Amino acid sequence: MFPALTMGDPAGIGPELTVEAWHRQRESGEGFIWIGDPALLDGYIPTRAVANPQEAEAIFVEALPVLPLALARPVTPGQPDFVNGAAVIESIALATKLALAGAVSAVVTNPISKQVLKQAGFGFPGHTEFLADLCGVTGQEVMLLASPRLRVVPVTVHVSIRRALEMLTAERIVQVGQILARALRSDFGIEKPRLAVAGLNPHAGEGGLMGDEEQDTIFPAIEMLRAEGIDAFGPLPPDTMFTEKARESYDAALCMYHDQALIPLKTLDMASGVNATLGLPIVRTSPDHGTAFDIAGQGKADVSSLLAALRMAQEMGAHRRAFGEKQAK
Ligand SMILES: NC(=O)c1ccc[n+]([C@@H]2O[C@H](COP(=O)([O-])OP(=O)(O)OC[C@H]3O[C@@H](n4cnc5c(N)ncnc54)[C@H](O)[C@@H]3O)[C@@H](O)[C@H]2O)c1
Ligand SMILES: N[C@H](C(=O)O)[C@H](O)COP(=O)(O)O
Repeated sequence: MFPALTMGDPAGIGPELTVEAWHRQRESGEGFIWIGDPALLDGYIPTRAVANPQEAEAIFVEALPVLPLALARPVTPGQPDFVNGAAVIESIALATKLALAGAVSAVVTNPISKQVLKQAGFGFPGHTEFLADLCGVTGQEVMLLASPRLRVVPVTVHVSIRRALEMLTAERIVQVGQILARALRSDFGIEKPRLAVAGLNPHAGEGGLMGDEEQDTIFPAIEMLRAEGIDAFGPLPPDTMFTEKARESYDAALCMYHDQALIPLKTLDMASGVNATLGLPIVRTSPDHGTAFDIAGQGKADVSSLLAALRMAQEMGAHRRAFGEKQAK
């Protein structure tokens, strides 16, 4: 069974990444079905509309299987148009519906623009929150960024730093830590996951000299996680917990805010990093980058992260099935 690849913002690099991914994956046999407007790919690769995902595997070598949608307006690469937002959203919704129905193995999403979708009336910060809503698990969604050398999870996500500090509670840290530990066991085959928990302040607060969040919020959360048998430790000084040596001591880093997690991940492994949404009843991955409007249509986009996302979706699915079978015994 193939994953469904969504269209993403049609003015971004998603279409050209899709073209390159089809060429690459034809050889490996790890195909996908694309949900988008075939006109975007006309002249680049052969496409074939299918009535349902089951038809995709038989034709993937000859043509990209497509569940067709129609864009409202023609597209100029690099020039996003919120009028096309409805089709972008529909592509995600249909992929999720098919994954929930077991008709596709996973949802892999091409990048969207949060700003453009906001203009189109989209009521969510991005895919992560939208997918949780579609799956009926709002509040359970956790954003993981994973690469061969590092896995990171921000406890607070698409909010301002000021708002992040207000949202940082021991309860939320515990909830995210529980979801992360569970996913590392079920979707990544890590039987006893080790979670390194970042401090918030410089030097992890230096014993309260530079802030008390570590003592009042983060350390109590670590204690609660450990009391449940989850191997969490910290709070660690954020500036030294991502060194090569430090990374050997843990399976994932639990960070306090978006960029505390994403800067080290994208600095280390932008080309092979993958964004995966934990806490969903379906597997969802995405490249770790955005729409790259500044290079769209110029043949400069690197397809590596999308290929890594397609690969990770299949790997996560295989681990989840094996974990479920083991649990059932
Ligand atoms: N998962 C997602 O859908 C996702 C992730 C991040 C950002 N975004 C959205 O993308 C839009 C642009 O965000 P941004 O500019 O902060 O980040 P970006 O990742 O789109 O671009 C940052 C820089 O990296 C380059 N870049 C990105 N991907 C590349 C690739 N595959 N190959 C070569 N170069 C690449 C871009 O050219 C740009 O210079 C925003 O609207 C944001 O909301 C979406
Ligand atoms: N925060 C991620 C990043 O910067 O790469 C990305 O924006 C996640 O967005 P989605 O929730 O749309 O996957």
